[in-house]
Amino acid sequence: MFIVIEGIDGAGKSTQAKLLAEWFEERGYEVVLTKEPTDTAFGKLIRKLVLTGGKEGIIDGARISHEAEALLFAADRAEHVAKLIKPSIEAGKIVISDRYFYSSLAYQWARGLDLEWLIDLNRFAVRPDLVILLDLPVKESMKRINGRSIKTEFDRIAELQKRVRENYLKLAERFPEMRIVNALASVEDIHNDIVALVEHELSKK
Ligand SMILES: Nc1ncnc2c1ncn2[C@@H]1O[C@H](COP(=O)(O)OP(=O)(O)OP(=O)(O)O)[C@@H](O)[C@H]1O
Ligand SMILES: Cc1cn([C@H]2C[C@H](O)[C@@H](COP(=O)(O)O)O2)c(=O)[nH]c1=O
Repeated sequence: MFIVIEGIDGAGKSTQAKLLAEWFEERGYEVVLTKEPTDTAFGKLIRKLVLTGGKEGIIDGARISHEAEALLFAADRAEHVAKLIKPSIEAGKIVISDRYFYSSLAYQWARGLDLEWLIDLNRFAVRPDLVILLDLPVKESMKRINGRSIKTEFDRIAELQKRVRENYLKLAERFPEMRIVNALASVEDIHNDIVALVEHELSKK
């Protein structure tokens, strides 16, 4: 089974991915807990060229294009799918990924790229059985990640996150594997909501 956790920055994805992995392990399943961007060479390149704080997106003094960003995320994902996700699913393991191609659709669309182009670019990516969308108002996510961003970037980031949140909610109408979970609740209540969705999915297997 392949499960993805999605949501805006600070929505609680890594917290819930870890709890879900433990839930499966306690029940005897072999679990692969992974994330995007990955820790491979492509992931490191993304962190260096796209996600680096004050010098965000700079190569030789010029910001890289949003198309180049989308292609880097897709290249990282292609390696992720081929080397880890597909082999693990085929070996009967539970794969839990903190972010996947839905992040590219929500974020790179929010940066002005064409949604259909992004969907085509990511068509190689095997579809998960279940995508948990942790939905959280931006005000709350900003509180949770406040310490991480420098003050001058704060408003710009909040504006982007608002567009990303709206995009995720639109994507949930288009992709039937996406399920919305209220991420304003306590860590424990969110975990219980996710487990209910997972148990429903397991009952179909
Ligand atoms: N339900 C919750 N209520 C309050 N705080 C939470 C909740 N879930 C997570 N947090 C806290 O919010 C912060 C962000 O959580 P976490 O790292 O899990 O989010 P994330 O979605 O993985 O973030 P990012 O996308 O930026 O990596 C952490 O300090 C975490 O302890
Ligand atoms: C996979 C993916 C990620 N992003 C963005 C979303 C976040 O702002 C960062 C990753 O940060 P995290 O703390 O490691 O979650 O990257 C993106 O824009 N497009 C993508 O495909």
